[in-house]
Amino acid sequence: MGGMSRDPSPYVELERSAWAKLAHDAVQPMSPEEVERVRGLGEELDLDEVQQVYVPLTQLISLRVRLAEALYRATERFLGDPQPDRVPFIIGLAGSVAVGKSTTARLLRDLLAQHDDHPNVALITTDGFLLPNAELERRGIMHRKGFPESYDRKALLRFVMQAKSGAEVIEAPVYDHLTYDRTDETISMKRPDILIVEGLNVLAPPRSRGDGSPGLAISDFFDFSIYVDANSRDIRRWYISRFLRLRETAFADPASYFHRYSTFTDAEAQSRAEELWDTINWPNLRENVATTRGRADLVLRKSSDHSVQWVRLRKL
Ligand SMILES: Nc1ncnc2c1ncn2[C@@H]1O[C@H](COP(=O)(O)OP(=O)(O)O)[C@@H](O)[C@H]1O
Ligand SMILES: CC(C)(COP(=O)(O)O)[C@@H](O)C(=O)NCCC(=O)O
Repeated sequence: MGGMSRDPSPYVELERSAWAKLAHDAVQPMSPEEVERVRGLGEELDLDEVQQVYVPLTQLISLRVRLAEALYRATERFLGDPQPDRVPFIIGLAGSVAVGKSTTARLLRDLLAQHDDHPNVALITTDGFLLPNAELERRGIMHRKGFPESYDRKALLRFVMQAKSGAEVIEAPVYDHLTYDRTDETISMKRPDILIVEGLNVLAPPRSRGDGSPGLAISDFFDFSIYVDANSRDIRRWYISRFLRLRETAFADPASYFHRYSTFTDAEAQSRAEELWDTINWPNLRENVATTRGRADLVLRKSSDHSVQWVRLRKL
C-alpha cells in the first residue's frame, strides 16, 4: 500500500484517497444521467467514483497521449520522412468476466472524448474476434469460450497492427451476447485519436510460432494498459447475481441463447450460473487472465461493493 514499502520499485500503489488527490481540478465531468448510461448491469457507479478514480486516470492518460504524439513527431523528424497524420493511442483493458471491464471502458471512452486534444475515442471488445460457435463446436472447444484458443488471434493482431499503422478506416467484427455468437456485422472506425481494446485476454503473452519461437502479442502495440482486478470470490458473486438478473431481462427474449433459463427457478439458475463460473470462467481467470495482471501499466483494484479501493501504477 502507498508509503508502506521503502524498497525501490517500478510500481507505486496508492489508496483511493491519495489517488483522488492527484486530479488537477475538481470539476465533475459527468451528469448522473451520463453515468447511468455507461453503467453495466449489476455494476455500482456514482459521481464520487467518477470524480475520485476516473478523473485522475483520464488526466494521466491524456498526459501520456500528448507525450506519445510528441515522441511520434520526434521519430518522424529523425526519419526525415512524413508519417501518417496521427496514429491512434491504444489502450488495452483486461480483467475477468463480470469484473466490470465494459463499464470502465465506456466511462474512459466518454471521459477521454471530452478533451479537445483527442475527441475521437473508439472502443472495441475482443469478443467480436471469438471464433463463430459453429467453428468452436467443430474444434470441440465450445466449453472453452473466452480461453485464448477460442479467439481468431491472427485477425485480432492484424486489426491492432492496422490501427497502429494509421490506416484511414479500421473494422472489427461484433459479438452478440443475446445469440451468444459472433454476428455478420462489423464496427468501422475512422482513424481514432484513441482506441480502447477491451477483453479478457488483451494482455496475453504471444503464442509460440511453429518453430517454438514467440510471435507478436497485441499488447506489443499498446501505449497503455489497465487491468481491472477484484477478489475472485467477489467476481464469482457478481457473475452469479448478474446471471440471475439477466434471466428477467436478456434471457426473457426468445432469441436469447440462454432463453431456456428464463423459466428456471432461483435455485436452478443459481446452480447453472455456478457451474458456468466454476467450469469455464474461473479456470480461465486463474490460468490465463489473472496471470497477465503484472503486465498492466495500471491495476484498478475493486472492493466487494465494486468501488475502486487502490490503484497500482507502473511509473516507467
Ligand atoms: N449472457 C448474456 N446476455 C446478455 N448480456 C450479457 C451476457 N453476459 C454478459 N453480458 C453483458 O456483456 C457485457 C460484458 O460482460 P463481461 O464480458 O462479463 O465483462 P465485464 O463484466 O467485465 O464488463 C456486460 O455489459 C454484460 O452485462
Ligand atoms: C464473451 C466472453 C468470452 C467475453 O469476451 P471478451 O470480450 O472479454 O473477449 C464472455 O462474456 C463469455 O460469454 N464467456 C463464456 C462463458 C459464459 O457464458 O459465461
